[in-house]
Amino acid sequence: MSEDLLIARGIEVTYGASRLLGARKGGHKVLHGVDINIKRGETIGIVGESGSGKTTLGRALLRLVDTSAGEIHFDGRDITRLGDDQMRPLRRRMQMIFQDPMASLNPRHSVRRILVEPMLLHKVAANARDAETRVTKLLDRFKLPKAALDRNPHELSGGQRQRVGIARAALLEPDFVLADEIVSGLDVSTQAEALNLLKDLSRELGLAMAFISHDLSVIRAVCDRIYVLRFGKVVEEGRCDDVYAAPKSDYTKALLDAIPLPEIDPEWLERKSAVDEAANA
Ligand SMILES: Nc1ncnc2c1ncn2[C@@H]1O[C@H](COP(=O)(O)OP(=O)(O)OP(=O)(O)O)[C@@H](O)[C@H]1O
Repeated sequence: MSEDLLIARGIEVTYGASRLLGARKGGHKVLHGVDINIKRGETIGIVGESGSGKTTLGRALLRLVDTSAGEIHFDGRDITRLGDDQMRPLRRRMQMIFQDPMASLNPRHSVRRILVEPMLLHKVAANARDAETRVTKLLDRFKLPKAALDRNPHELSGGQRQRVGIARAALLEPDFVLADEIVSGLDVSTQAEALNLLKDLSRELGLAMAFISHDLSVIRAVCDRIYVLRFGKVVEEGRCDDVYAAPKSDYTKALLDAIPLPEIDPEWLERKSAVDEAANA
């Protein structure tokens, strides 16, 4: 078994191309020959400015947008040209968590239904009772109160909603999870909670994950390796620690320079100066 779960070579995506006698014409090319590989159990980060093609790349890896060139292999199988029917059995294994759970969770369904139905659809659970037993067992794990099961998404906090989205993906026992800007709408402590949860899950379940974010501090907290995208091309790739310590491309350096410094509590600064002064006296 190869250690690579997902391999993409020379991926190109062109939006709005018209087809003339089978050939693609015109359109706006947003990915220009991207190579990427994700090992089993590995977490990678995809970073870059707005419009650099991060979401398009993520969706191309899951075969949610058409590619105009290149190849995608998942678990040793070429999936580049599989039709919907052939992709269906693989869909359970490749899950996506979205930035805005309000948009991805059906507002008219209870949390119970949101969690149970996909398990039945993908035949992960034998029946509704089995599915509900599994959901109930996992509630603590996802820091969701039992009462949340009877609520609709809009009756939950932003953090709880995001954890329902994560739980829905995790209950399907995927091999790969794509997380697209999933913590950008949350406050810092809720972000940390969601990221730690995903980190623990990836470790426990041997999940491979791809995190898309424009926030390089989020990526650093969770990823083993990082791909830096600019104008639809990979300008740098490497182990997170190496890239953050010594970025090779000027573009990565500029992105890293743009990370805001943590806010410093003035009281802490005062106490620190007093301690420093006493030490130097
Ligand atoms: N469905 C679409 N149809 C046409 N053009 C699109 C579509 N989706 C994205 N684009 C264009 O493709 C380019 C890349 O968009 P993409 O969303 O992949 O970038 P991104 O790096 O994820 O940006 P952001 O950080 O703002 O989400 C942009 O110019 C965008 O306008």
